[in-house]
Amino acid sequence: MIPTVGFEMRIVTKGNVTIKFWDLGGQQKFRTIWERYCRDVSAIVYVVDAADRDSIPISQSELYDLLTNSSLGGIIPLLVLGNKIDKSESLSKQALVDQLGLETMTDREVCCYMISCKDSINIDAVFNWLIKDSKTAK
Ligand SMILES: Nc1nc2c(ncn2[C@@H]2O[C@H](COP(=O)(O)OP(=O)(O)OP(=O)(O)O)[C@@H](O)[C@H]2O)c(=O)[nH]1
Ligand SMILES: [Mg+2]
Repeated sequence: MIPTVGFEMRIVTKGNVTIKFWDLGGQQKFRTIWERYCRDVSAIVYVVDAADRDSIPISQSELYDLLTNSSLGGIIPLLVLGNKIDKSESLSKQALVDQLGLETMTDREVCCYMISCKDSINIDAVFNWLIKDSKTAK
């Protein structure tokens, strides 16, 4: 897999629901565009490498900086995905929730799942979360 350069748009259809994803590059040089692509979305999905323990503090501060933009205040739900749980060194869900300070985010709906893209663990739960409000989504 190669790093996402800037962003990529993908449309995924599951059942009778079609989801438009803006996949944003995570490298530092692309973080300034996150805010622009998160405005007016139905949900923000924030994927962290749960096996890279040293990167969690920076993931926490970048998430905090993103969500404190006034354009993203309050309403947009947040789904945090702790990826790479196939790796033995990955954090527990509670440790990830604690280190990202998710329980202190009370102004919006926040959910966290631990997943493995490699082993397809919990991917259905992610889709079910994304489509749960689709009857009322914009
Ligand atoms: N073990 C394991 N490796 C994974 C998993 N998901 C992705 N990877 C690997 O992690 C590396 C990074 O994957 P990318 O998809 O490029 O990561 P990204 O977060 O999109 O990176 P940016 O596009 O730079 O934001 C690749 O080598 C993937 O094969 C997983 O669930 N388990
Ligand atoms: Mg990418």
